[in-house]
Amino acid sequence: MTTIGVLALQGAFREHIRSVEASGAKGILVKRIEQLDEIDGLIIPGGESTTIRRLIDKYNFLEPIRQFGKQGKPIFGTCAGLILLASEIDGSYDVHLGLMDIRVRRNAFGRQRESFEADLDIKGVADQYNAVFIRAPYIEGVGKEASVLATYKGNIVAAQQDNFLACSFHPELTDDHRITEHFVKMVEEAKKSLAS
Ligand SMILES: NC(=O)CC[C@H](N)C(=O)O
Repeated sequence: MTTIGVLALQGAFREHIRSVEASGAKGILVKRIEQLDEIDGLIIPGGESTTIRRLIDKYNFLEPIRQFGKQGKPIFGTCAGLILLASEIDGSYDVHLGLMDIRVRRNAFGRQRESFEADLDIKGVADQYNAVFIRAPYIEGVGKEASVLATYKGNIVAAQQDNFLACSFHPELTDDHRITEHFVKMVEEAKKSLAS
C-alpha cells in the first residue's frame, strides 16, 4: 500500500491524515527522520513556517527532506508547507528547503483577509474546488520548470514542478479531497517508476 507521511512538528498535521486516508492511501505522522524511509510521499502542512523551520532544524530534518525530494519522491506543501518549499521568500533567497522554483509572498492577502474561502478551478485536478485560505501566502511567479495549477484574482495559489506540489490553501480542512487524491496519484506513479 502507498504510504504518505505528514510532517508532524507543528501545524494542521492530523487533519491531513484524514484526507490521505479518504484518498485511498495510508497516512502516518512523521516525527523522526528515520520515518522518511517508511513513506512514499510527504506532506508538509500549514502552520507557521518559521516555527516549523525551527523544529526542522531541532530534529535535523532539513537535509533528509531535501534528499527525499531530490530522489524523486513526491512532496506536497500546503500553506506554510508551500513557503518551506520555495526558492525565494518575500524577495529574499534566504529560504528553507528551496526545492521548488517558486517565488512566494507570505501573508499576501493582508490583514483584512486573514481567512476566507474561494471557489477555484485547479487545472487537471478539480473544478469548483472550495479552498480555505488562512493567513495565506501566494506565489508571485514560477520558474520555467514549474506549472501554475490555480490562480485567485490573478495571484497564483497552486503549482506543480515534477514531484513537488504546493498550494496556498488548506485542503485538509474540507471534505473535498480532490487535490489530496491528485497527490496520492503522483505518489503512486513515482513509486512505480522508482521501483522499475
Ligand atoms: N495557514 C498557514 O499555514 C499560514 C502560513 C503563515 N502565514 C506562515 O507564514 O508561515
